[in-house]
Amino acid sequence: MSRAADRLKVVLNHLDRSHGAVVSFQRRVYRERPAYTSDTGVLTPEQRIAYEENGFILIRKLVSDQDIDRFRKEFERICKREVKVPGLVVMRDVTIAKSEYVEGEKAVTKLQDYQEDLELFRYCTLPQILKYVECFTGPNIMAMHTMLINKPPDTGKKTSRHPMHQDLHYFPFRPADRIVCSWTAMEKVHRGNGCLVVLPGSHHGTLLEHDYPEWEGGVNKMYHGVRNYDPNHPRVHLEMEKGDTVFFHPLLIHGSGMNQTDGFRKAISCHYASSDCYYIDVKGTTQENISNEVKELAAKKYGVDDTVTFQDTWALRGRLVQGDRASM
Ligand SMILES: CCCC(=O)SCCNC(=O)CCNC(=O)[C@H](O)C(C)(C)COP(=O)(O)OP(=O)(O)OC[C@H]1O[C@@H](n2cnc3c(N)ncnc32)[C@H](O)[C@@H]1OP(=O)(O)O
Ligand SMILES: Nc1ncnc2c1ncn2[C@@H]1O[C@H](COP(=O)(O)OP(=O)(O)OP(=O)(O)O)[C@@H](O)[C@H]1O
Ligand SMILES: O=C(O)CCC(=O)C(=O)O
Ligand SMILES: [Fe+2]
Ligand SMILES: [Mg+2]
Repeated sequence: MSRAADRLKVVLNHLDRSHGAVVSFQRRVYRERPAYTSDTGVLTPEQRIAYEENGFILIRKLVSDQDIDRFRKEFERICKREVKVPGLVVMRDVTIAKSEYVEGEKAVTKLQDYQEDLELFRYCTLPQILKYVECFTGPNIMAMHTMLINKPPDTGKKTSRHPMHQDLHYFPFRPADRIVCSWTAMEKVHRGNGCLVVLPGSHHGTLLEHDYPEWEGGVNKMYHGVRNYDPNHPRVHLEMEKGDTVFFHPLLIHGSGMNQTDGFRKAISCHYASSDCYYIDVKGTTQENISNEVKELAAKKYGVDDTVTFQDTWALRGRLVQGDRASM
């Protein structure tokens, strides 16, 4: 047998031994290293190994042009203020927000927390996405964090970049292996318009310290980056066509380069977690800085006091999309 086939056998053995325990991971998570995926007949053995090794997997043409066109239309309606969505955060690029007033979608860098917009939230419930998500989360699935990213042409200050980071920095729930991001290109994304850049295998590491990068031109609110990021780690630029979808682990270090075109590079994403996950207290951890920023913002936005915890802000936004809501 070839070395590759040997390795496949070893990994599959390991995965299958772990499989039965995936659903009840809470009891065993600290006793045994869980596998990153479970066998639901969706991922091929090669795909499971690729995710195990790289921390991401790209599925071509997973979302139809028709669906993406609907998301784009709804995005335009929101930017024109034809619909008002409760809880939605509309984020402008820092250089635009701090200079001239721009109207409509040209001002918007990102929509966050679109869970109350039925048209956009359809993305999070698409059966072909959930079919993959289940391989990572197991059958009880919560949509925890929703975004539509409209990366603007760079203004010359390089603020359209997203610094290299691990999404787990933002999340006060665990275990990390039962969380996955689904990110779908709404048009062709390439190096020129700032596609995702990932450090393959970085999900094997731990959660690193994050802070604002020291960028001369400024940094967008809450765009923390990994401190002491090693620029020599091999990087992969994920060039994708409209509808292509990447699933990635919340410890995978990733970011995106600046948009050097004059178009707005669009992507839609959702972070899913098993509803069997549990909240953690981030006090005294590297996540304390982001948790304080989020609480401050929530206090301003909703006029709530500090009895609303960082965990509460997540429990309020999370939506069950499959199975039963357990501990989330
Ligand atoms: C896995 C997850 C990974 C991530 O989520 S990373 C990205 C996380 N980003 C977020 O969570 C979104 C954060 N942004 C926001 O909440 C809002 O856009 C933000 C910053 C509160 C501004 O919203 P509004 O208050 O509605 O906007 P405004 O125009 O009235 O501005 C108020 C003050 O904020 C400033 N501002 C607006 N957009 C900014 C930006 N992108 N970066 C930095 N500062 C920004 C703006 O200049 C204004 O400041 P000032 O009061 O005039 O001093
Ligand atoms: N000084 C830095 N500190 C942390 N992250 C950075 C830094 N410079 C770039 N990055 C991040 O690295 C990734 C790629 O950056 P960049 O904008 O240089 O694009 P690129 O894909 O390398 O294209 P190019 O080859 O044109 O430079 C992005 O996530 C970006 O935010
Ligand atoms: O679309 C992008 O540029 C990446 C955004 C991202 O990684 C994030 O918001 O967590
Ligand atoms: Fe991210
Ligand atoms: Mg570069």
